[in-house]
Amino acid sequence: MSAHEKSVVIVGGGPGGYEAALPAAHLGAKVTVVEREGLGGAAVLTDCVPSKALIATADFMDRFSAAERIGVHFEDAPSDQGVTAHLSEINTRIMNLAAAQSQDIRDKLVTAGVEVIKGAGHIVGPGVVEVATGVPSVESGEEPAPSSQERAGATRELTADVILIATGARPRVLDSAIPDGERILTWQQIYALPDLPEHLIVIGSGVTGAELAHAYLGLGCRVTLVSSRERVLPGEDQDAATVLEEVFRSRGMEVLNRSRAGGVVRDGDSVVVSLEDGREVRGSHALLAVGSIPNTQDMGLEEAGVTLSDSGHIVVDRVSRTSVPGIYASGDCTGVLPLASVAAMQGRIAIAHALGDAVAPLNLGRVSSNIFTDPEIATVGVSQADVDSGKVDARSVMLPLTGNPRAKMQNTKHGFVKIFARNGSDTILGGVVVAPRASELIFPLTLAVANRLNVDQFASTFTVYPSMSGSIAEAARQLHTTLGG
Ligand SMILES: Cc1cc2nc3c(=O)[nH]c(=O)nc-3n(C[C@H](O)[C@H](O)[C@H](O)COP(=O)(O)OP(=O)(O)OC[C@H]3O[C@@H](n4cnc5c(N)ncnc54)[C@H](O)[C@@H]3O)c2cc1C
Ligand SMILES: NC(=O)c1ccc[n+]([C@@H]2O[C@H](COP(=O)([O-])OP(=O)(O)OC[C@H]3O[C@@H](n4cnc5c(N)ncnc54)[C@H](O)[C@@H]3O)[C@@H](O)[C@H]2O)c1
Repeated sequence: MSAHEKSVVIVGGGPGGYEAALPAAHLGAKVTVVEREGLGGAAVLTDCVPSKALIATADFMDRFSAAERIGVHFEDAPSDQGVTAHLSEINTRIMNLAAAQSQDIRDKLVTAGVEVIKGAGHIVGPGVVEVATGVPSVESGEEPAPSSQERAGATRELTADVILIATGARPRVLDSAIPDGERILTWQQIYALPDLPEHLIVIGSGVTGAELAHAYLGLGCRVTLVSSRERVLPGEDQDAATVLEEVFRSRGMEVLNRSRAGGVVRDGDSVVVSLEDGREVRGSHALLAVGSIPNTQDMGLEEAGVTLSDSGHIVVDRVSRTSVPGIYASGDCTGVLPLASVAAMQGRIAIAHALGDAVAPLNLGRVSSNIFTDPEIATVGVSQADVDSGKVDARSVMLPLTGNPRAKMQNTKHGFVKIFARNGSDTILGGVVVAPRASELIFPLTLAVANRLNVDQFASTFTVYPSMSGSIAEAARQLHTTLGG
């Protein structure tokens, strides 16, 4: 059967789903996307896009206070420059931006000939998806409400040669800290806040917690970060995490290390976070950032024979196949690496494999990612932990940015570049950039990793003077092996 004769049903319209629908339609398949909330998924509507827009606003505000450090003053302005965040205005802008992006995605899919059905998908068996079209939605405005025929209980059965599950994940909450949407919040509820919290307690110092703690601090909020581990960002490069924690503290954030939250309760207009060691932290709001749960329950997956891991994630191989032929899965519901870029790549790989197009299995060694704090932390390829544990035979050079002329001009005080090169071949295997706009600076290293460039090829490439990328080339130069060295 050629791709033209195949039908594809995708359950979930986030990056793991919609990014797969486009190549599937391009290859000529009949494609249907089933989405219960809104196209773009949590990535666009509540997680990635809104948080990055909030951080962009906070970074913008931060530039006003940074201005006086390079001799720029606002005449007659108070010492804090009088810059104030109007949170409801900021939130409205962010939600409009997310809704517009969701609409753009919908338009793109419809133009490509993809059918979009609003509803919740349930796997009846290989090749059959039942859609409950009368599902209530928490998201509004992006798609037409179900028609009178699509009232609660209405269903539609779809048959498909290929099913792709891309149902994402949702915030994990603690039994002892139930979000109320007012003062005890998940990261998906913060955009309904009318005013800036007086004192926000962020629980969890993974990427989500660190980014949102940074955002609210930048907006002018008092922030306490409750970190259960030795240091913030436990899963990241420890040199980078140390820099960020120092910056957080120097800007007035209270970071509580080795502090595990046991629960959160409301007390009038306050919240009280009790730590497992008996201490209490009182604030005006608490934000739970303690990880995610995959959306894989009660949708017929196990009954259809799809293997789930103990954590509830769908087990997939490197071409996104599940344990059932014809059923593929992509994105956060697989737990492979919860990034929008990886979700999209897994979805595209699934389609290429299912429809007989050329396919290269997923290679996590080439994934670049970024933590949108100030400084940003961008990484690609192997990590320091891989090298330290002996998993990878490599050496590294770490170069602080304090010596970089562009950094001095821009008053950049914190950050470094680090490159890992394989011993013997000198191939660049990975890197870390801690700098403003590290998300942009990581690209040359990503290109080097993807194309197996060695340190000499990298170092002999021209960089602009003065530029931050000059430090990346300099780090590569320092990794040059001298004759006999
Ligand atoms: C706060 C935060 C910030 C982030 N920032 C970034 C970032 O900057 N860069 C980055 O790369 N990643 C970021 N991520 C990670 C990124 O958001 C996820 O990796 C990405 O959303 C995964 O895409 P997905 O398609 O798997 O799932 P989602 O985006 O969660 O989409 C899944 C969709 O499936 C729908 N669905 C679920 N069940 C059903 C069903 N039964 N029937 C129909 N539809 C269903 C849901 O409604 C949802 O719309 C961030 C995550 C968080 C929490
Ligand atoms: N910029 C980005 O690309 C971006 C942004 C956000 C999330 N993400 C993706 O999502 C993934 C998950 O990140 P995350 O931060 O949402 O989850 P996470 O699971 O990585 O971090 C949650 C943290 O909360 C801590 N924790 C759990 N229970 C706690 C408690 N009771 N008290 C205090 N701390 C507690 C955990 O130890 C952990 O460090 C990331 O690894 C990344 O792949 C990416």
